[in-house]
Amino acid sequence: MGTSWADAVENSPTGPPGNAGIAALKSAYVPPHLRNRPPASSVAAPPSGNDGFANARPTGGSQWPASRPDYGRRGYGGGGRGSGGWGGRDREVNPFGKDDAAAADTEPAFNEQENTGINFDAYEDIAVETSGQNIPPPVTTFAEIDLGDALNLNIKRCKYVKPTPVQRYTIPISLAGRDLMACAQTGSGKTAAFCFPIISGIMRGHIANRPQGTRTVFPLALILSPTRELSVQIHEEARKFSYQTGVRVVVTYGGAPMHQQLRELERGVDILVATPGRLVDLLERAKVSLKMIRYLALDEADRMLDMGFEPQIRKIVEEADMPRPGERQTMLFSATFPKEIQSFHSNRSQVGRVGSSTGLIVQRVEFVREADKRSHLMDLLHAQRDSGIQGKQALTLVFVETKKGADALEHWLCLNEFPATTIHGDRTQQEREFALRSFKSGRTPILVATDVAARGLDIPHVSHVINFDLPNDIDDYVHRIGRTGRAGKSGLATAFFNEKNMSMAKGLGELMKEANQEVPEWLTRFAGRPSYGGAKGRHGGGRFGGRDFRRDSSSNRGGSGHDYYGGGGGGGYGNYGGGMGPGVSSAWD
Ligand SMILES: Nc1ncnc2c1ncn2[C@@H]1O[C@H](COP(=O)(O)OP(=O)(O)OP(=O)(O)O)[C@@H](O)[C@H]1O
Repeated sequence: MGTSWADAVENSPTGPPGNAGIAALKSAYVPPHLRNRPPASSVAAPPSGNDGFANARPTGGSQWPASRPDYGRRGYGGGGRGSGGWGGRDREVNPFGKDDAAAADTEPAFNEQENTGINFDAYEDIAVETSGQNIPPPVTTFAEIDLGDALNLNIKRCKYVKPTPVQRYTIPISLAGRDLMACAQTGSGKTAAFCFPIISGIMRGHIANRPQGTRTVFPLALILSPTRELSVQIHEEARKFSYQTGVRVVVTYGGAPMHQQLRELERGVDILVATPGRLVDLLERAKVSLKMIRYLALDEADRMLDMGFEPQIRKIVEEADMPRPGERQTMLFSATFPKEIQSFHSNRSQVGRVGSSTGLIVQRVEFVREADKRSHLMDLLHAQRDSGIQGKQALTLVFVETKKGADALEHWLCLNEFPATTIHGDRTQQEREFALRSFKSGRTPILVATDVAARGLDIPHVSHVINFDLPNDIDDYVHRIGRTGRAGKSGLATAFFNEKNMSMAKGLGELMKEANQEVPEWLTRFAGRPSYGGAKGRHGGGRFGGRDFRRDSSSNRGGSGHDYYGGGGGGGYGNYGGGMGPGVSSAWD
């Protein structure tokens, strides 16, 4: 296992409080090129459990009066191979930990709780459009939605006061059994929006008995996400939402030992959260069957439908034994849906417009030459430190283009006494998880990352996202800056722009304008140059939100989309809704 600043801090008994801690740890710092060598001495045990974060998770049984209306009914009590639910031998770990005890004492009503950022109500202003026929109306409170007692209790435990817009619109649609494609801003609560209906549906559903006596497992719902860390996070969230509902959630992803994940699966699984590669592996080994899938959710759906994931998604959706569209519910969620996907689905549906990057993020773009980037970064970090933000453990996420670049920058930052760690594809999964944990805890308040950390990660207290290297795709920019300004909290995003990024000028300017940000005059000038007007990404440009391509008659309807899902069936899609009746084939499939 490699060691980095983060690892050293993680294993340090005292952590890095102040300069003394930093000085003490300096000798433990190992430059990136020396990592991944066999450790000279024993190091702390790796994180245990499927998600690698189990060490931090408190254990112990529930202190809640159990409210498990479904426990014991068919399909939940078995716990044996091939079945789901919590078995008699398993004790469900309380994912709320200590908070649960405190919450249990008070049992606050929805309106007395708080999990609202300072600008949570800003979401109320977002214009929401839905399309499709006979769409169930949105709700304004969780109490209006019949999610079931056990799930409602968990929503309270999560301290969610009221549903966010994406939840208000999509949950009733999903509960009505309809497929949907939902586009909503980063940090606006999409995870709960697809988890709640799935959990509730499984709790109440009349689901046929799953095959017994086989080592293959038969999950009822599948949630796919593009990165390991995001799958781990969705798993953690889903475990909270499904606590004491009888619904069992398991995660499986690459880079972690297969046998541990298999053991978890064999204990029973209702909802399987997975990255596509590992799932394909499990399907090929016949460890998992998708025959019983009733719900399929794709988080970061535009990324999942991207060329990079095409072979795996095709295998999972088309070539495995998953029920056909109409026999299962399909949900696509993301903050961005580029032109191609919109166009492909446009023949039978309309996607309404949704604000794209959130107004909660202050966006700044600065012209910085390549050679000046490090000193400019140093200025920003010093300013933060001086203004006391670092002292309060505010976190800074720095995006770079390459893995080598990430290591080099981390090395340089550490040499300059800025505790930093990295997350990128060349690090082992264990190192990635250590790094993320160290960052989240504030022990290493600077994380240098490639795009592997761009999507979905919900890290509280990230106050500043710095695009040290801008991406080439405006959608990627939207996701990257969305690591701050989440759940109603404000954030800051700074981008270093230079002549290498000219193709981004127009898209960036438009995006900033749309979000009422101050666009520097020089950026507008660059954007005006015909040769730099592109801002094209790998999808050929166009964000869901910035422009509704389905309403653009010139768009290439039904053109170059991903038609390997079976010909683009019909049904209404909405941004926060849309949808189609059960039995109608999904446009996505
Ligand atoms: N109804 C709610 N009330 C308060 N907080 C909420 C509510 N729903 C979700 N949250 C919180 O908002 C944060 C962001 O949610 P989530 O990670 O699901 O966002 P997202 O829309 O999936 O973002 P991204 O596009 O970056 O993936 C989480 O910390 C979550 O716990």
